[in-house]
Amino acid sequence: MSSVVKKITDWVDPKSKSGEFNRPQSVFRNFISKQPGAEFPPEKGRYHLYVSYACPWAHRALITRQLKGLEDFVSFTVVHFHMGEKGWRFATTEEQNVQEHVTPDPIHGFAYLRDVYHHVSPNYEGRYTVPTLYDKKTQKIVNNESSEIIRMFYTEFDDLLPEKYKNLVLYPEDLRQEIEGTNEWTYNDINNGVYKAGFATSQEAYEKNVVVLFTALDRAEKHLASSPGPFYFGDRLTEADIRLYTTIARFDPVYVQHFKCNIRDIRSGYPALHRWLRHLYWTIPAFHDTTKFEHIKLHYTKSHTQINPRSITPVGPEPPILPVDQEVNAVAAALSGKK
Ligand SMILES: N[C@@H](CCC(=O)N[C@@H](CS)C(=O)NCC(=O)O)C(=O)O
Repeated sequence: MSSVVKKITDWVDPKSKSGEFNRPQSVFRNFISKQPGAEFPPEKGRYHLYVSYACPWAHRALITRQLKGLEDFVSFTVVHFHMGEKGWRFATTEEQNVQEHVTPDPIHGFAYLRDVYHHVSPNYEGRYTVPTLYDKKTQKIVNNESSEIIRMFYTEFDDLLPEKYKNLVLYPEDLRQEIEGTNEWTYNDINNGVYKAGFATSQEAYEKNVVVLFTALDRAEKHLASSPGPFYFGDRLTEADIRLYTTIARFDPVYVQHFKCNIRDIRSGYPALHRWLRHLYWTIPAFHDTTKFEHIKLHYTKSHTQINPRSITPVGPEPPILPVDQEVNAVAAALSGKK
């Protein structure tokens, strides 16, 4: 790992020639497992998630936790929306009444998420990211990679869950190949694609990445427009929905203006994605309850001083997500013309 001291908030090294954002690999990669003798077995009340409501990767974990009914197995704490020079911090006792779960660190009473990482691993040199899955019993970090945390949640607690939750299969055998294929480009070009466009520090890097992003959005739109819905793969809610949703929900409120992802927006440029997004948000509590637009808008605009030095948060778009049966005026006019 590099020993060069870099500021946490310098997303791209100011000296970088290419201006390209490269996301580092997560470091803690253990698994909760129901296999006999596993180091981290499924157990009620044993695990804790540190998350941010702003973060799309942490959001995957919160959605999955609720979909699978893991509330009694995995508690969680939400960090303050603002990330400064020392990384994510916990809310103070004065701030904690603002929103449920936005509290001081209930386990150690630490001020920063980085303190949890150093408590577990004093020589840790990686990034202090959310989601962080923590084991209260052994005081270890189990995993800080969202794509793996959600997979553990899909299956490893199943023997302890009521039928309703056990029967929810988010990564079904017969769709695995299709889901993996979709994950590949959705991750590179959309989930991480918005960051690659937004954090770019050269015109070339920005333009290259924003075009790749919109080509992938066109592809997702085409897929959804020609599929029966309401989910990404028809009538089954799967990992593909969870992984795409957390980026699309943030798109109009933040990525369009803050990350300059403005070739089109979702509400006026992508009718099928827009329909799919709103169905998840308005009809499935695990999506609705975990989507906090205030955290989303405030975090990006007030923390990324490299791209928004005055930290001014734009007011729109209002509302951050439209009701299911309402369209922006231009779309409504176009649709009525078609009838
Ligand atoms: N690959 C990781 C990425 C997690 C991540 O980068 N989270 C961001 C918030 S959106 C974070 O905590 N960044 C803090 C930092 O890099 O210092 C995952 O999917 O869990």
